[in-house]
Amino acid sequence: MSSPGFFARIKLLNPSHSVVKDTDALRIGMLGAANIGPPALIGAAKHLPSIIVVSVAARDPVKAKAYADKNGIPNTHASYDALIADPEIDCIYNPLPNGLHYEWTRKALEAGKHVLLEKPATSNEAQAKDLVAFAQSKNLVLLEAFHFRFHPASIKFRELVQTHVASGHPIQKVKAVMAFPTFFGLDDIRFNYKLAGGINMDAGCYTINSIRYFSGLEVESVEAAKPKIVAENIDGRMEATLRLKGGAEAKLIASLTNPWFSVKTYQEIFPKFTVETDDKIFTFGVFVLPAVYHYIAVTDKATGKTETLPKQYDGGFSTYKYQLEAFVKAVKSGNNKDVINAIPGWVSGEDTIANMKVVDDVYKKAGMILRE
Ligand SMILES: NC(=O)C1=CN([C@@H]2O[C@H](COP(=O)(O)OP(=O)(O)OC[C@H]3O[C@@H](n4cnc5c(N)ncnc54)[C@H](OP(=O)(O)O)[C@@H]3O)[C@@H](O)[C@H]2O)C=CC1
Ligand SMILES: O=C1OC[C@@H](O)[C@H](O)[C@H]1O
Repeated sequence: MSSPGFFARIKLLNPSHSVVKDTDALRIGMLGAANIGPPALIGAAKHLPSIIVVSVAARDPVKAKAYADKNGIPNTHASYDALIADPEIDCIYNPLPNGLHYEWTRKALEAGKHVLLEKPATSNEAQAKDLVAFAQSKNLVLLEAFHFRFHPASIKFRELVQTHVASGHPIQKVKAVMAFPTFFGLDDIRFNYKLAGGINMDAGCYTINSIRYFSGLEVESVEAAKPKIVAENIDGRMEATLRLKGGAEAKLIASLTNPWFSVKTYQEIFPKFTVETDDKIFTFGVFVLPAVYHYIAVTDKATGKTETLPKQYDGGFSTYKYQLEAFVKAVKSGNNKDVINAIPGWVSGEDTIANMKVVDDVYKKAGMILRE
């Protein structure tokens, strides 16, 4: 398949035209006129014949209508409740602020809808356990949107690391960095404690998930956690050290408050993931947004030589397109575990719970209160 260039890949995030839809395409509705909706759902669905974004609900119906018109969504609902209750809708996309993930996902599951749920799944581990068990009891698909995992570059990187580990080179160190300058004001949902904000929830949940996913190792304990407090109970930057099962050390840096005028800010500006064994260092540059740009490199520690792998853009599609494709496959399978377990990158319920546990443990170690 051809590999489109940078601008073509950006265009593919939300193409102007949609493919022709299947007659039995899934019908999905959106809770909230969210900023992330166009790339994460609306644009992704335009590539897929098997799913149609049929409606959006917002707290203000006028806002919902304007969002629907702008994004080519045929219907709106007057409230989140009305959207969830609509029998013509099969699944729900929940991109509400973190603190509303649990409540509205539970309501959607109660109504028998499958849910694609934005990260982090819930405010804390206890809520995640309840939600996952509830989805399982209803035989419904619940997918936490760790979109980066579904991209061919992520799949390749994980395979590369795991193959090397399996050949007798256990992981010694891991590091995940997702540290941006101050893109959002302190009035953003990301810094609102009542909405379960905090950087450990936002970029932090990605770093934790990537550590667990690429290493294939669960977290034994959180050894240290250093927050930069930017508002009451709100971390704007978090650095943490984790001990993984088997003894490897993992470090994470998550930030959305790096100063614009600082060299360090630009050293950290591209998300970066590294894995070190006795003999090699594996690097995955821009691991969170590999469709925009990425690089995968392997350095031999003895010789210092670095080999860079060919780019893995495939058709140039976004992480969100691959994620939505996986979600549709899971729903269409009737939540069949054999089908789901064979989907590369799939985020299982157990995975979601384990991730929220580490998020909680980082807050505890940092001496901060959990999100509610
Ligand atoms: N997968 C990814 O790449 C990304 C994921 N995210 C995740 O998606 C979620 C939403 O992020 P983003 O789109 O940036 O958020 P927005 O600021 O766009 O907010 C999303 C929606 O939340 C609704 N909302 C409901 N109650 C409140 C409230 N009390 N205060 C503010 N908003 C409220 C609004 O809905 P209404 O329209 O009804 O008013 C708004 O449209 C987060 O969980 C975030 O972590 C965010 C960015 C990237
Ligand atoms: O992908 C992302 O990057 C920036 C974050 O603030 C956002 O919530 C996250 O999902």
